[in-house]
Amino acid sequence: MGVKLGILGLGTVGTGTVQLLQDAVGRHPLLQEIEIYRVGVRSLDKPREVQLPSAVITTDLESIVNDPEVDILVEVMGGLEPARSLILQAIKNGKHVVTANKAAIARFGAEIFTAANEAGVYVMLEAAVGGGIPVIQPLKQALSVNRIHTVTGIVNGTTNYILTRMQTEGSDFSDVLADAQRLGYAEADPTADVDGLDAGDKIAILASLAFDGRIKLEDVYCEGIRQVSQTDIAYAEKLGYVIKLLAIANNQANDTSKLSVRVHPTFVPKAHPLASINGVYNAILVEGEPIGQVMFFGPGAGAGATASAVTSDILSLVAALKSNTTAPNPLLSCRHEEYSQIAPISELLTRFYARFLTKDQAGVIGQLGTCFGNHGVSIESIVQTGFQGELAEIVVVTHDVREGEFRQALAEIKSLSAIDSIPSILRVL
Ligand SMILES: NC(=O)C1=CN([C@@H]2O[C@H](COP(=O)(O)OP(=O)(O)OC[C@H]3O[C@@H](n4cnc5c(N)ncnc54)[C@H](OP(=O)(O)O)[C@@H]3O)[C@@H](O)[C@H]2O)C=CC1
Ligand SMILES: N[C@@H](CC=O)C(=O)O
Ligand code: NA
Repeated sequence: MGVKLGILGLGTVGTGTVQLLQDAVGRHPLLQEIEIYRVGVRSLDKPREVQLPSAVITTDLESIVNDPEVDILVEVMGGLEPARSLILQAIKNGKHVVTANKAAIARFGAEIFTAANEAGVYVMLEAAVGGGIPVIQPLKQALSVNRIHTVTGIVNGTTNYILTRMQTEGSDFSDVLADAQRLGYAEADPTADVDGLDAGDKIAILASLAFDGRIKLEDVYCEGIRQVSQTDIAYAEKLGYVIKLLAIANNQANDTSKLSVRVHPTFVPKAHPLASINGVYNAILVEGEPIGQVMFFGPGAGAGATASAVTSDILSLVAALKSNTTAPNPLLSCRHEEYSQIAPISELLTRFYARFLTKDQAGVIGQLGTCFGNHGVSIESIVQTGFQGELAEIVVVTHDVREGEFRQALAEIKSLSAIDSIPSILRVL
């Protein structure tokens, strides 16, 4: 007897998944045992790129999660509600779940995984982080014997695509965003991509797996790429860096009982392995003991790549359903229940790049140095290379400093009469 799927959503990811399942020859033989039994959409009239019997497609999503014939629910509709309620209802009905929905998992993961453990079903989410890159399963299985201390990722395809084209072609932010939307990379509301929120959801999920504790999303610091300008891209290039939106989770340097979990555009040294990850590609660098460094690289968004991850999760569940055991597999289920302690961003120890526009007068660099010195901020380099109209442009790169102290120094600097503005402040890896 085949395994019956109920699929919620037939957009970019749903269509890619159906295409993959309908083209099973030459792939894993278990795929041929899967039946696309029901598919839920919003509109029946929309033209579709896949052919399915009309009786399979419905707008009644509740009827899918309540259908006793459905073995596995595949949630690829996105959004918070009704996705959350439908997932919970499917779990209550004893169905395993595959989801690509990082937004729902990052917010409702505790509720969803608790319900799944109680019901004895699995919730699989490989597609939720890094699109097609296998990273969830390695963290849950192959890497789980390591003590991980840092996860650093480029985990949003849309912003990496935008930054890459801004850097290589000097393109305009809004034109490139439109291309990312056309290519199916961006979220329904691309604000989630551009403002770092999608990457925030993803690093919360990665941190919970890597550090074995639940993460409250409100503790994740998120900054997006809106403020990244062509001027900063040019300075980064001159100084030997590229700008990447990084999602980072690590043990806090000065208090290892706490984690630092954050997303922000970052100056990445050109020699760093993440500096060469371009376009829609994602990469996740995991560092731990005893493995050292391991990096996962691949397409982070798009129909085919994400369908690969969704379908591999379906396959794992088909295999679990076919095994004759009812005992839960601890490598598939979620095992942590405690919340990790997250340090506020003010406690972060990092280097900074800051760009100042100042009056063109003698002694400004000295005044900046004095303010930084007053707050224990040590400067790695300070250069005045150009002008913006009448104003001199001064660029500072610091050594490692506690963010709170750096911000105090900036507050003092802002009060100097010679300072016009501080157009950019970016962290340096
Ligand atoms: N696109 C990507 O590259 C990736 C996406 N994801 C995640 O996958 C999920 C799906 O994304 P994507 O495929 O891009 O989204 P799309 O917007 O392309 O597709 C969403 C699908 O869900 C259906 N749908 C949405 N809301 C409802 C509703 N209330 N009732 C009925 N049907 C509904 C839509 O129906 P209709 O077609 O009728 O409008 C559509 O078929 C999201 O959680 C996203 O974050 C994860 C990794 C990569
Ligand atoms: N919008 C997301 C899609 C994949 O998760 C991205 O751009 O990475
Ligand atoms: Na993945």
